[in-house]
Amino acid sequence: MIIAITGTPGVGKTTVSKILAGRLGYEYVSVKDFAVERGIGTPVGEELEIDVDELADAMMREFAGRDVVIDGHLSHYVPADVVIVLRAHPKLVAERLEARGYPRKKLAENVEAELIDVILVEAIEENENVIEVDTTGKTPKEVANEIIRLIERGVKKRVGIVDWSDAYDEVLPYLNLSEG
Ligand SMILES: Nc1ncnc2c1ncn2[C@@H]1O[C@H](COP(=O)(O)OP(=O)(O)OP(=O)(O)O)[C@@H](O)[C@H]1O
Repeated sequence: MIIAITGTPGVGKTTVSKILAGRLGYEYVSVKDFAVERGIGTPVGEELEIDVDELADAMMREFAGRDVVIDGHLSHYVPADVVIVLRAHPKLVAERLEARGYPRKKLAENVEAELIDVILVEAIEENENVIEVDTTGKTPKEVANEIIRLIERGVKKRVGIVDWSDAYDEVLPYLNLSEG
């Protein structure tokens, strides 16, 4: 089974994916490492611009029929058996990205993306089987356990479980509104 773990940077994909892979005995794959190793993607500044179709093809050639957890904010472009969209309160995302020293503009873009469900919408457009999991106030282990329970119960789709519209005022200082 291929499980894709996606979400805004800072929601905890890597932490949860590694725990999940360990618990299930699945291989762990990072989209970024995979793309770098296979020469998929073009460096643009400090970022790697990845062609998502090329990524999906290469990943399916390599992982079809295998048990793998694919970690990355582009993993929902891979035709996985299930896509898990991790969510976290936008303030948490802001604090984590700030602690990582993200530049102001990049921080604002990602906080806004979490606020308005960008990755969730993309994932739903790409895959029938999308499960949203709110990580807010939970430990990474609890999140991994929740994912395992949902998969074991045969849940295929669960979306619309968070609404960050009330968080808008709280994260306003992080947003780049003046540059719009
Ligand atoms: N419930 C939780 N689930 C996941 N991570 C959590 C949780 N609570 C706290 N954290 C912490 O949040 C941080 C998330 O970092 P992580 O690198 O896993 O995020 P990411 O989504 O993979 O980011 P990126 O896309 O930039 O790689 C870690 O320091 C982790 O310990």
